[in-house]
Amino acid sequence: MKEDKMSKFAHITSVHPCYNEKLHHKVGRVHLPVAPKCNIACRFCKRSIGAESVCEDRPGVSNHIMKPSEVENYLTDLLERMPNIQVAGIAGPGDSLFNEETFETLEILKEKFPKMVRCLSTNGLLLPKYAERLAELGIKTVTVTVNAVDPKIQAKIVDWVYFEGKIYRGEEGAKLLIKNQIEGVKMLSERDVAVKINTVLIPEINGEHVIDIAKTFEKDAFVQNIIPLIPMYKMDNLRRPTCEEISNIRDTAEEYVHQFRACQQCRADAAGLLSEQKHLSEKGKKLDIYDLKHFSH
Ligand SMILES: C[S@@+](CC[C@H](N)C(=O)[O-])C[C@H]1O[C@@H](n2cnc3c(N)ncnc32)[C@H](O)[C@@H]1O
Ligand code: SF4
Ligand code: SF4
Repeated sequence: MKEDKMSKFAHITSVHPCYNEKLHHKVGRVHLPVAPKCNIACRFCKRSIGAESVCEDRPGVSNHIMKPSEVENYLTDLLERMPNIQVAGIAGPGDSLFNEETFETLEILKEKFPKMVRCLSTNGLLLPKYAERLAELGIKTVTVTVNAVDPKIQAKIVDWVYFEGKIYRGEEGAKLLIKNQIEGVKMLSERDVAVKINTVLIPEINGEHVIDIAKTFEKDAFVQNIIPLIPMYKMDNLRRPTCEEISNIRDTAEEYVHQFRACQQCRADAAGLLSEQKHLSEKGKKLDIYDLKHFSH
């Protein structure tokens, strides 16, 4: 099964550095930080925007929120300086699908930069609503973060879920999130979109459960990316997994889903080769920061 998927998605592994570690020194990617709001509250996630974020190298961090109208000039300028960039993705800093700006940006990319591989990452809550639209927009790769498939465990990771005008807390919210993640990933897979499952390994909470996640997505995910918890925010008292723990869990999960082992846990405004560490703020680029009151938490 894994080998079948490898040949099915050869067009992705030949160009995307996050699906092929061998491309880290050759093909660059850029994250466009156009999506500030989030519709769920992960206990480990703290978004940081602006000057205070300059030295932080982790997901959820961006020097600016970019407007879709700024994307064309930004990318044109960036590609002149970094012609190796072939992948443009939206990784928040909030949830891509919860921000209309994501879709505006994908339209701009499709029209103005048609050769660029377009991708995004999401918690998956809105995937059943948008999977079809993403496929129509020519999205070939989507990352879905799934940290548990058991509502009891998920409820320890996510405080609340905002869906169709209502807030759901605890196991009720967790159940809804998991249901939509599973359904959404299946819909993407049926549309030949290569799905990467991101799983944050939190040893005390989902350490023994990560294999169940791999089993759940054996059929519909192309690859799984198990990443270590960066202890912070409401999980700053928990420990980061050891390299040995991560490696052992990846080896076991590999039985079910191919494992990506070289994630750099990039910022929402990262740009360049994965073997470099660069982001917007290093380019002296000035973009407008707009209304950060949109942030949910
Ligand atoms: C900031 S999110 C943005 C995209 C989308 N909202 C999502 O969750 O996939 C990007 C990735 O960073 C991960 N992340 C955020 N905070 C983290 C932390 N403290 N430790 C490890 N991973 C973290 C998320 O789980 C997700 O896989
Ligand atoms: S879904 Fe993504 S952006 Fe939202 S709280 Fe969780 S990690 Fe942060
Ligand atoms: S965060 Fe990981 S998967 Fe995303 S661009 Fe960086 S290396 Fe690739």
